Amino acid sequence: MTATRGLEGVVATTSAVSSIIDDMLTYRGYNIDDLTSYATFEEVVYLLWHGKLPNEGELSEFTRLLSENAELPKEVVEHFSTYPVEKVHPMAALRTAVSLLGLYDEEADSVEEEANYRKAIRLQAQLPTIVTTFARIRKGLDPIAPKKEYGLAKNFLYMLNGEEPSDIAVEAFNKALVLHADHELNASTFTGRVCVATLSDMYSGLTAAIGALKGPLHGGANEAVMKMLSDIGDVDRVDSYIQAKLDGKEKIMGFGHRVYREGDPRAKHLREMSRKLADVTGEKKWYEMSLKIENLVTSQKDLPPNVDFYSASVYHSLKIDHDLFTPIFAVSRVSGWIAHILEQYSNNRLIRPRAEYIGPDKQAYVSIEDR
Ligand SMILES: CC(=O)SCCNC(=O)CCNC(=O)[C@H](O)C(C)(C)COP(=O)(O)OP(=O)(O)OC[C@H]1O[C@@H](n2cnc3c(N)ncnc32)[C@H](O)[C@@H]1OP(=O)(O)O
Ligand SMILES: O=C([O-])CC(=O)C(=O)O
Repeated sequence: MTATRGLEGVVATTSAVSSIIDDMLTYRGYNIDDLTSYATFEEVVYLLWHGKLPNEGELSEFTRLLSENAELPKEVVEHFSTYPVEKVHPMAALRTAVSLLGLYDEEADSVEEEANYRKAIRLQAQLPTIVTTFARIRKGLDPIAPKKEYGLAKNFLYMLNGEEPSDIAVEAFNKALVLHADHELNASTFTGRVCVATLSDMYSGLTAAIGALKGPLHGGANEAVMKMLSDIGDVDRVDSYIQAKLDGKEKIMGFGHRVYREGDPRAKHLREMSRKLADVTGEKKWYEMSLKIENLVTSQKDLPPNVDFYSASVYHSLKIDHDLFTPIFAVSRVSGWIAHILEQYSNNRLIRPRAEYIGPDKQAYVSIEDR
């Protein structure tokens, strides 16, 4: 038995949810370039869960279900007030709240197909409310209830800030949600699938997935990119800062990918959105710094930007707190996690690989007084 470090190149399951072939990303066979240009996030969630795009009636029923299920049990909201909010990262709050939600769902432990679909709707609807509610409570502000007539992207920004967002903000946020929705067998999705393959419940699978997304080598990279941009602070400082990192063989956050070789096809959409928002806000330095970093890193190393790189300046331009960037990733990715969890249940087999043992051998037991 020989181990493959980080399971690189190992094909661990079949899946019909999304594919990455020759650097092209598709959801259920639809190129993300088309979905990003034309689809709402709700259409994409429906596509991921049902395997087909909804017609008008199906979409309006689906949207109605999502907006009717967005409210949180009052116990979950009250729980936020008990957190040491100034120390709690919103990703930890989200992970805890999703686990807590399971305590108040009578269907939590059922793995029956229809109950799982009802939970899927509730969870997709409630994650945006968790993130925006926590974001307000930690600032001493009252939570804002979602508006039934708003789509998910608009509602998120509305619940966060309490004012109607601009059309360009909604467009940018919707595109970001579409682009983050699914990504084959990434670390958090794999984690969620491993968990439910024991026939554990959906809340456990999603709590595990959120934990995996939180790390800076995965979803946590978007916040780390913003920290890097803030540390650099000015376009003139990009060269010296990045060069020092490259010379010191340090990682540049938002670059590189386990699967893509030529580049992440999502990055160009976020780059363009970052440029547009910079024009609208007039605060161009975040986009300009990002562009300069990209040029420098790609000219010196064969490392194109990934999805996390330009999402940072996009969310910053939307005036979103930096530690909410990764929770926003989860608000979108929960759609993909659920699609994979449902697929796992529908054709389940326990996931249990082997380890190549490299520890000591043939040890003689020594009694405690002789050690
Ligand atoms: C949504 C997402 O999860 S997208 C990924 C988000 N994560 C990041 O942006 C963090 C920065 N990037 C990385 O750490 C990596 O590129 C990962 C984690 C995404 C992929 O990692 P792996 O496939 O395991 O590649 P690994 O870390 O082994 O890197 C291979 C080589 O490229 C280098 N490299 C990879 N990424 C970077 C980077 N961002 N900056 C500088 N060098 C890098 C490594 O140092 C290594 O070089 P070496 O062979 O000379 O030692
Ligand atoms: O696929 C991966 O390894 C990480 C990634 O880009 C994602 O989850 O969107």
